[in-house]
Amino acid sequence: MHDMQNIPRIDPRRPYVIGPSGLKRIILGAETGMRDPMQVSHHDESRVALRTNKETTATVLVVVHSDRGALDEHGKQAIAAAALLANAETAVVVAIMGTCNDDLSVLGADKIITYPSLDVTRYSPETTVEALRQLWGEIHPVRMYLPDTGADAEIGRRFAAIHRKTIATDVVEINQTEVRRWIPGNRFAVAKLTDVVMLAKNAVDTKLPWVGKGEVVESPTVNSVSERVRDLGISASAPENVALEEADAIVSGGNGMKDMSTFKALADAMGAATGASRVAVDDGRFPRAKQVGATGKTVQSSMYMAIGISGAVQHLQGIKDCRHVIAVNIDESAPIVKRASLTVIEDSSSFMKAMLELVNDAKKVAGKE
Ligand SMILES: Cc1cc2nc3c(=O)[nH]c(=O)nc-3n(C[C@H](O)[C@H](O)[C@H](O)COP(=O)(O)OP(=O)(O)OC[C@H]3O[C@@H](n4cnc5c(N)ncnc54)[C@H](O)[C@@H]3O)c2cc1C
Repeated sequence: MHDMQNIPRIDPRRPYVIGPSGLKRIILGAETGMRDPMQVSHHDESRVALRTNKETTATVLVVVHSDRGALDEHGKQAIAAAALLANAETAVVVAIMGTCNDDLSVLGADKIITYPSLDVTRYSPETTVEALRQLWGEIHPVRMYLPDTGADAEIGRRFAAIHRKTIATDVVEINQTEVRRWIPGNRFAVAKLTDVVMLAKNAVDTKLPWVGKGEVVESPTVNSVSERVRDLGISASAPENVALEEADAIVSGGNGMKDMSTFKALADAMGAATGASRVAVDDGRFPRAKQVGATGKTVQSSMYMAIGISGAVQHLQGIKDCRHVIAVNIDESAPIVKRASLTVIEDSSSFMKAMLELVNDAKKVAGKE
Protein backbone atom coordinates (compact mmCIF):
# COMPACT_ATOMS: atom_id res chain seq x y z
CA MET A 1 0.00 0.00 0.00
CA HIS A 2 1.17 3.51 -0.71
CA ASP A 3 0.37 6.54 1.27
CA MET A 4 1.08 10.18 0.47
CA GLN A 5 4.36 10.05 2.35
CA ASN A 6 5.68 7.43 0.00
CA ILE A 7 4.91 9.42 -3.09
CA PRO A 8 8.16 11.39 -3.38
CA ARG A 9 10.15 8.20 -2.92
CA ILE A 10 9.01 6.32 -5.94
CA ASP A 11 11.54 3.83 -7.09
CA PRO A 12 12.20 4.60 -10.75
CA ARG A 13 12.66 0.93 -11.48
CA ARG A 14 9.11 0.11 -10.54
CA PRO A 15 7.05 -0.61 -13.58
CA TYR A 16 4.66 2.31 -13.36
CA VAL A 17 6.86 5.32 -12.89
CA ILE A 18 8.71 7.53 -15.29
CA GLY A 19 11.17 5.54 -17.23
CA PRO A 20 9.92 1.98 -17.03
CA SER A 21 6.88 1.62 -19.23
CA GLY A 22 7.45 4.79 -21.18
CA LEU A 23 11.06 5.73 -20.95
CA LYS A 24 12.76 2.43 -21.45
CA ARG A 25 10.97 1.98 -24.73
CA ILE A 26 11.21 5.59 -25.77
CA ILE A 27 14.87 6.16 -25.22
CA LEU A 28 16.60 2.89 -25.52
CA GLY A 29 14.67 1.26 -28.28
CA ALA A 30 16.20 0.92 -31.73
CA GLU A 31 13.41 2.95 -33.35
CA THR A 32 14.60 6.18 -31.75
CA GLY A 33 18.10 5.96 -33.15
CA MET A 34 19.52 6.16 -29.63
CA ARG A 35 22.69 4.50 -28.47
CA ASP A 36 22.30 1.12 -26.85
CA PRO A 37 23.59 1.52 -23.31
CA MET A 38 24.76 -2.08 -23.28
CA GLN A 39 27.48 -1.08 -25.73
CA VAL A 40 28.78 1.62 -23.45
CA SER A 41 31.49 0.87 -20.93
CA HIS A 42 30.51 2.26 -17.55
CA HIS A 43 34.07 1.83 -16.33
CA ASP A 44 35.69 3.98 -18.94
CA GLU A 45 34.24 7.46 -18.74
CA SER A 46 36.28 8.74 -21.65
CA ARG A 47 34.39 6.32 -23.88
CA VAL A 48 30.86 7.19 -22.82
CA ALA A 49 28.92 7.83 -25.98
CA LEU A 50 27.00 10.94 -26.88
CA ARG A 51 23.24 10.60 -26.51
CA THR A 52 22.84 11.44 -30.15
CA ASN A 53 25.17 12.08 -33.06
CA LYS A 54 22.41 13.25 -35.33
CA GLU A 55 21.86 16.85 -36.34
CA THR A 56 19.19 18.19 -34.00
CA THR A 57 16.24 20.00 -35.48
CA ALA A 58 14.15 20.54 -32.35
CA THR A 59 14.76 21.44 -28.72
CA VAL A 60 13.38 20.74 -25.28
CA LEU A 61 14.05 23.25 -22.54
CA VAL A 62 14.85 22.51 -18.90
CA VAL A 63 14.73 25.36 -16.40
CA VAL A 64 16.47 24.95 -13.06
CA HIS A 65 17.61 27.33 -10.33
CA SER A 66 21.07 26.69 -8.93
CA ASP A 67 22.30 27.48 -5.46
CA ARG A 68 25.85 28.80 -5.13
CA GLY A 69 26.84 27.16 -8.38
CA ALA A 70 25.31 23.76 -7.73
CA LEU A 71 22.08 22.02 -8.64
CA ASP A 72 20.15 19.94 -6.16
CA GLU A 73 19.13 16.37 -6.91
CA HIS A 74 15.67 17.38 -8.11
CA GLY A 75 17.14 19.85 -10.62
CA LYS A 76 19.47 17.16 -11.90
CA GLN A 77 16.54 14.78 -12.25
CA ALA A 78 14.66 17.30 -14.40
CA ILE A 79 17.59 17.50 -16.83
CA ALA A 80 18.00 13.73 -16.94
CA ALA A 81 14.26 13.29 -17.54
CA ALA A 82 14.35 15.69 -20.49
CA ALA A 83 17.36 13.89 -21.94
CA LEU A 84 15.74 10.48 -21.46
CA LEU A 85 12.61 11.62 -23.23
CA ALA A 86 14.25 13.52 -26.09
CA ASN A 87 14.55 11.73 -29.39
CA ALA A 88 17.71 11.67 -31.47
CA GLU A 89 16.77 14.82 -33.40
CA THR A 90 16.04 16.86 -30.29
CA ALA A 91 18.61 18.90 -28.36
CA VAL A 92 18.32 19.35 -24.59
CA VAL A 93 18.78 23.02 -23.72
CA VAL A 94 19.22 23.81 -20.04
CA ALA A 95 18.58 27.30 -18.68
CA ILE A 96 20.27 27.68 -15.29
CA MET A 97 18.89 30.48 -13.16
CA GLY A 98 22.16 31.26 -11.40
CA THR A 99 25.61 29.90 -12.10
CA CYS A 100 26.66 26.30 -12.48
CA ASN A 101 29.96 24.60 -11.67
CA ASP A 102 28.65 21.07 -12.28
CA ASP A 103 29.27 19.10 -15.45
CA LEU A 104 25.79 18.87 -16.88
CA SER A 105 26.75 16.82 -19.93
CA VAL A 106 26.57 13.70 -17.72
CA LEU A 107 22.90 14.52 -17.19
CA GLY A 108 22.35 14.71 -20.93
CA ALA A 109 22.49 18.51 -21.35
CA ASP A 110 23.46 19.53 -24.87
CA LYS A 111 23.43 23.30 -24.40
CA ILE A 112 23.69 25.18 -21.11
CA ILE A 113 22.69 28.81 -20.74
CA THR A 114 23.31 30.46 -17.38
CA TYR A 115 21.59 33.55 -15.99
CA PRO A 116 23.85 34.52 -13.05
CA SER A 117 21.74 37.53 -12.04
CA LEU A 118 18.60 35.41 -11.64
CA ASP A 119 19.85 33.07 -8.93
CA VAL A 120 17.78 32.06 -5.91
CA THR A 121 19.24 34.72 -3.63
CA ARG A 122 17.23 37.37 -5.48
CA TYR A 123 13.48 37.18 -5.84
CA SER A 124 12.80 38.29 -9.39
CA PRO A 125 10.05 36.09 -10.83
CA GLU A 126 8.90 38.61 -13.41
CA THR A 127 12.39 39.06 -14.87
CA THR A 128 12.86 35.29 -14.84
CA VAL A 129 9.60 34.77 -16.73
CA GLU A 130 10.70 37.45 -19.20
CA ALA A 131 14.04 35.65 -19.68
CA LEU A 132 12.11 32.47 -20.45
CA ARG A 133 9.74 34.26 -22.80
CA GLN A 134 12.74 35.54 -24.76
CA LEU A 135 14.39 32.14 -24.78
CA TRP A 136 11.18 30.36 -25.76
CA GLY A 137 10.76 32.80 -28.68
CA GLU A 138 14.31 32.07 -29.80
CA ILE A 139 14.51 28.29 -29.58
CA HIS A 140 10.81 27.32 -29.79
CA PRO A 141 11.10 24.27 -27.56
CA VAL A 142 8.62 21.47 -27.95
CA ARG A 143 8.37 21.24 -24.17
CA MET A 144 9.70 22.79 -21.00
CA TYR A 145 10.60 20.74 -17.91
CA LEU A 146 11.09 22.07 -14.40
CA PRO A 147 11.46 20.42 -11.00
CA ASP A 148 8.22 20.96 -9.10
CA THR A 149 9.83 22.52 -6.01
CA GLY A 150 10.90 25.89 -4.67
CA ALA A 151 11.62 28.74 -7.06
CA ASP A 152 11.26 26.46 -10.09
CA ALA A 153 7.74 25.45 -9.07
CA GLU A 154 6.72 29.11 -8.99
CA ILE A 155 8.39 30.02 -12.27
CA GLY A 156 6.81 27.14 -14.19
CA ARG A 157 3.32 28.06 -13.02
CA ARG A 158 3.83 31.77 -13.63
CA PHE A 159 5.22 31.19 -17.11
CA ALA A 160 2.40 28.85 -18.10
CA ALA A 161 -0.30 31.16 -16.74
CA ILE A 162 1.09 34.33 -18.33
CA HIS A 163 2.00 32.85 -21.68
CA ARG A 164 -0.98 30.52 -21.93
CA LYS A 165 0.91 27.25 -22.02
CA THR A 166 -0.60 24.00 -20.87
CA ILE A 167 0.94 22.69 -17.69
CA ALA A 168 0.97 19.50 -15.61
CA THR A 169 2.29 19.55 -12.05
CA ASP A 170 3.71 16.87 -9.76
CA VAL A 171 4.31 14.58 -12.72
CA VAL A 172 5.65 11.11 -11.97
CA GLU A 173 5.15 9.40 -15.27
CA ILE A 174 5.28 10.55 -18.85
CA ASN A 175 5.15 9.00 -22.28
CA GLN A 176 4.81 10.27 -25.84
CA THR A 177 1.23 11.41 -25.36
CA GLU A 178 0.35 11.58 -21.68
CA VAL A 179 1.52 12.78 -18.30
CA ARG A 180 0.46 11.22 -15.03
CA ARG A 181 0.53 12.60 -11.53
CA TRP A 182 -0.19 11.02 -8.22
CA ILE A 183 -3.42 11.88 -6.52
CA PRO A 184 -4.53 10.77 -3.06
CA GLY A 185 -5.72 7.20 -2.83
CA ASN A 186 -2.80 5.74 -4.76
CA ARG A 187 -4.25 6.73 -8.10
CA PHE A 188 -2.96 8.58 -11.14
CA ALA A 189 -4.51 11.62 -12.74
CA VAL A 190 -3.86 11.35 -16.47
CA ALA A 191 -3.64 14.34 -18.81
CA LYS A 192 -2.55 14.98 -22.36
CA LEU A 193 1.12 15.81 -22.66
CA THR A 194 1.52 19.51 -21.79
CA ASP A 195 3.82 22.36 -22.88
CA VAL A 196 5.19 22.72 -19.37
CA VAL A 197 5.91 19.60 -17.32
CA MET A 198 6.61 20.05 -13.61
CA LEU A 199 8.33 16.90 -12.39
CA ALA A 200 7.81 15.34 -8.98
CA LYS A 201 10.93 14.50 -7.01
CA ASN A 202 12.64 11.14 -7.43
CA ALA A 203 10.67 10.10 -10.47
CA VAL A 204 13.77 9.54 -12.55
CA ASP A 205 17.23 8.06 -12.13
CA THR A 206 20.05 10.48 -13.02
CA LYS A 207 22.56 7.77 -13.92
CA LEU A 208 22.56 7.81 -17.70
CA PRO A 209 24.39 5.51 -20.08
CA TRP A 210 25.40 8.38 -22.38
CA VAL A 211 26.25 12.07 -22.21
CA GLY A 212 24.99 15.27 -23.81
CA LYS A 213 27.17 17.71 -25.75
CA GLY A 214 27.49 20.02 -22.73
CA GLU A 215 28.10 23.19 -24.77
CA VAL A 216 28.04 26.28 -22.54
CA VAL A 217 26.51 29.36 -24.12
CA GLU A 218 27.01 32.96 -23.07
CA SER A 219 24.21 34.42 -20.98
CA PRO A 220 21.79 36.43 -23.06
CA THR A 221 20.78 39.92 -21.98
CA VAL A 222 17.31 39.91 -20.46
CA ASN A 223 14.94 42.82 -21.13
CA SER A 224 14.47 44.86 -18.02
CA VAL A 225 11.11 44.37 -16.37
CA SER A 226 9.83 46.24 -13.37
CA GLU A 227 9.19 43.75 -10.61
CA ARG A 228 6.00 44.37 -8.66
CA VAL A 229 7.41 42.73 -5.57
CA ARG A 230 10.42 44.46 -4.02
CA ASP A 231 13.16 42.12 -2.83
CA LEU A 232 14.52 43.34 0.49
CA GLY A 233 17.30 40.75 0.54
CA ILE A 234 17.90 37.72 2.68
CA SER A 235 18.26 37.79 6.42
CA ALA A 236 19.36 34.69 8.26
CA SER A 237 17.22 33.47 11.12
CA ALA A 238 18.70 31.85 14.21
CA PRO A 239 19.52 28.20 13.49
CA GLU A 240 17.28 26.97 16.32
CA ASN A 241 14.31 28.59 14.56
CA VAL A 242 14.98 26.85 11.28
CA ALA A 243 13.26 23.53 10.64
CA LEU A 244 15.89 20.82 10.36
CA GLU A 245 14.58 19.90 6.91
CA GLU A 246 15.28 23.45 5.70
CA ALA A 247 18.61 24.06 7.45
CA ASP A 248 21.56 24.75 5.17
CA ALA A 249 24.19 23.71 7.72
CA ILE A 250 23.71 20.97 10.31
CA VAL A 251 26.04 19.74 13.01
CA SER A 252 24.87 16.36 14.21
CA GLY A 253 25.90 14.31 17.22
CA GLY A 254 25.92 10.56 17.74
CA ASN A 255 26.87 7.99 20.33
CA GLY A 256 30.52 8.95 20.00
CA MET A 257 29.85 12.56 20.99
CA LYS A 258 29.27 13.19 24.68
CA ASP A 259 30.57 16.74 25.18
CA MET A 260 27.25 18.54 24.77
CA SER A 261 28.39 22.00 25.84
CA THR A 262 31.20 22.19 23.26
CA PHE A 263 28.82 20.70 20.67
CA LYS A 264 26.26 23.45 21.27
CA ALA A 265 28.94 26.15 21.29
CA LEU A 266 30.33 24.85 18.00
CA ALA A 267 26.91 24.74 16.32
CA ASP A 268 26.20 28.29 17.50
CA ALA A 269 29.56 29.56 16.31
CA MET A 270 29.01 27.94 12.91
CA GLY A 271 25.43 29.19 12.66
CA ALA A 272 24.36 25.59 12.14
CA ALA A 273 21.21 23.76 13.18
CA THR A 274 21.70 20.68 15.35
CA GLY A 275 20.71 17.09 14.60
CA ALA A 276 21.36 13.69 16.16
CA SER A 277 21.46 9.97 15.57
CA ARG A 278 18.79 7.77 17.10
CA VAL A 279 21.15 6.45 19.77
CA ALA A 280 21.95 10.01 20.90
CA VAL A 281 18.21 10.75 21.03
CA ASP A 282 17.42 7.51 22.88
CA ASP A 283 20.14 8.46 25.39
CA GLY A 284 18.21 11.62 26.17
CA ARG A 285 20.88 14.01 24.91
CA PHE A 286 18.65 15.37 22.13
CA PRO A 287 14.89 15.73 21.75
CA ARG A 288 13.17 13.31 19.35
CA ALA A 289 12.56 16.16 16.89
CA LYS A 290 16.32 16.31 16.25
CA GLN A 291 16.60 12.71 15.06
CA VAL A 292 17.88 12.40 11.53
CA GLY A 293 17.26 9.23 9.55
CA ALA A 294 14.71 6.73 8.35
CA THR A 295 12.50 7.15 11.40
CA GLY A 296 13.50 10.78 11.94
CA LYS A 297 13.96 13.78 9.66
CA THR A 298 15.18 13.72 6.10
CA VAL A 299 17.50 16.68 5.72
CA GLN A 300 19.07 18.32 2.68
CA SER A 301 21.63 20.74 4.02
CA SER A 302 24.61 21.91 2.00
CA MET A 303 26.83 20.90 4.94
CA TYR A 304 26.18 17.99 7.32
CA MET A 305 28.80 17.39 9.97
CA ALA A 306 28.36 13.95 11.59
CA ILE A 307 30.26 13.89 14.87
CA GLY A 308 30.62 10.45 16.47
CA ILE A 309 27.97 8.93 14.18
CA SER A 310 28.70 5.53 12.68
CA GLY A 311 26.54 6.02 9.57
CA ALA A 312 24.09 3.14 9.96
CA VAL A 313 21.94 2.67 6.88
CA GLN A 314 18.91 4.14 8.66
CA HIS A 315 20.88 7.30 9.45
CA LEU A 316 22.29 7.59 5.92
CA GLN A 317 18.77 7.45 4.54
CA GLY A 318 18.05 10.78 6.24
CA ILE A 319 21.09 12.54 4.76
CA LYS A 320 21.03 11.23 1.21
CA ASP A 321 20.25 14.67 -0.22
CA CYS A 322 22.98 16.52 1.71
CA ARG A 323 25.61 18.11 -0.48
CA HIS A 324 28.75 17.90 1.66
CA VAL A 325 28.98 15.38 4.48
CA ILE A 326 31.86 15.79 6.92
CA ALA A 327 32.51 12.83 9.21
CA VAL A 328 34.32 13.05 12.53
CA ASN A 329 35.04 9.62 13.92
CA ILE A 330 37.80 7.64 15.62
CA ASP A 331 37.10 4.65 13.39
CA GLU A 332 38.19 5.02 9.79
CA SER A 333 36.15 1.97 8.79
CA ALA A 334 32.84 3.46 10.00
CA PRO A 335 30.26 3.44 7.19
CA ILE A 336 29.82 7.23 7.41
CA VAL A 337 33.36 7.58 6.02
CA LYS A 338 32.24 6.16 2.65
CA ARG A 339 29.39 8.68 2.45
CA ALA A 340 31.49 11.65 3.58
CA SER A 341 33.38 13.94 1.23
CA LEU A 342 35.72 14.85 4.10
CA THR A 343 36.60 12.72 7.11
CA VAL A 344 38.50 13.72 10.22
CA ILE A 345 39.80 10.77 12.25
CA GLU A 346 39.86 12.29 15.68
CA ASP A 347 38.23 12.12 19.08
CA SER A 348 34.99 14.10 18.90
CA SER A 349 35.67 16.25 21.92
CA SER A 350 39.19 17.30 20.84
CA PHE A 351 37.93 17.93 17.33
CA MET A 352 35.06 20.14 18.49
CA LYS A 353 37.30 22.20 20.79
CA ALA A 354 39.87 22.76 18.02
CA MET A 355 37.17 23.53 15.48
CA LEU A 356 35.47 25.98 17.82
CA GLU A 357 38.74 27.82 18.28
CA LEU A 358 39.32 27.96 14.54
CA VAL A 359 35.81 29.23 13.81
CA ASN A 360 36.07 31.90 16.50
CA ASP A 361 39.50 32.98 15.25
CA ALA A 362 38.23 33.15 11.68
CA LYS A 363 35.29 35.26 12.80
CA LYS A 364 37.57 37.64 14.65
CA VAL A 365 39.72 38.02 11.55
CA ALA A 366 36.61 38.68 9.48
CA GLY A 367 35.63 41.35 12.02
CA LYS A 368 32.43 39.62 12.91
CA GLU A 369 33.00 39.55 16.64
C1 LIG B 1 13.85 0.33 12.22
C2 LIG B 1 15.03 1.17 12.60
C3 LIG B 1 14.97 2.53 12.37
C4 LIG B 1 16.06 3.34 12.70
N1 LIG B 1 16.00 4.68 12.46
C5 LIG B 1 17.08 5.44 12.72
C6 LIG B 1 17.08 6.83 12.43
O1 LIG B 1 16.10 7.39 11.97
N2 LIG B 1 18.20 7.53 12.69
C7 LIG B 1 19.33 6.97 13.22
O2 LIG B 1 20.33 7.67 13.41
N3 LIG B 1 19.35 5.65 13.51
C8 LIG B 1 18.26 4.88 13.31
N4 LIG B 1 18.28 3.57 13.63
C9 LIG B 1 19.42 3.08 14.43
C10 LIG B 1 20.65 2.77 13.61
O3 LIG B 1 20.56 1.45 13.12
C11 LIG B 1 21.91 2.91 14.46
O4 LIG B 1 21.79 2.09 15.59
C12 LIG B 1 22.19 4.32 14.92
O5 LIG B 1 22.12 5.23 13.85
C13 LIG B 1 23.58 4.38 15.53
O6 LIG B 1 23.79 5.63 16.08
P1 LIG B 1 25.28 6.16 16.27
O7 LIG B 1 25.98 6.11 14.98
O8 LIG B 1 25.19 7.47 16.96
O9 LIG B 1 25.87 5.13 17.33
P2 LIG B 1 26.92 3.95 17.17
O10 LIG B 1 26.48 2.96 16.19
O11 LIG B 1 27.21 3.50 18.55
O12 LIG B 1 28.21 4.66 16.58
C14 LIG B 1 28.99 5.58 17.27
C15 LIG B 1 30.11 6.04 16.37
O13 LIG B 1 30.91 6.98 17.05
C16 LIG B 1 32.28 6.65 16.90
N5 LIG B 1 32.96 7.09 18.11
C17 LIG B 1 32.99 6.48 19.33
N6 LIG B 1 33.69 7.24 20.20
C18 LIG B 1 34.10 8.33 19.53
C19 LIG B 1 34.86 9.48 19.88
N7 LIG B 1 35.32 9.64 21.12
N8 LIG B 1 35.11 10.40 18.94
C20 LIG B 1 34.64 10.24 17.67
N9 LIG B 1 33.92 9.17 17.28
C21 LIG B 1 33.65 8.23 18.20
C22 LIG B 1 32.32 5.16 16.71
O14 LIG B 1 33.48 4.78 16.00
C23 LIG B 1 31.04 4.91 15.93
O15 LIG B 1 31.28 5.00 14.55
C24 LIG B 1 17.22 2.76 13.30
C25 LIG B 1 17.26 1.37 13.50
C26 LIG B 1 16.19 0.60 13.16
C27 LIG B 1 16.28 -0.90 13.38
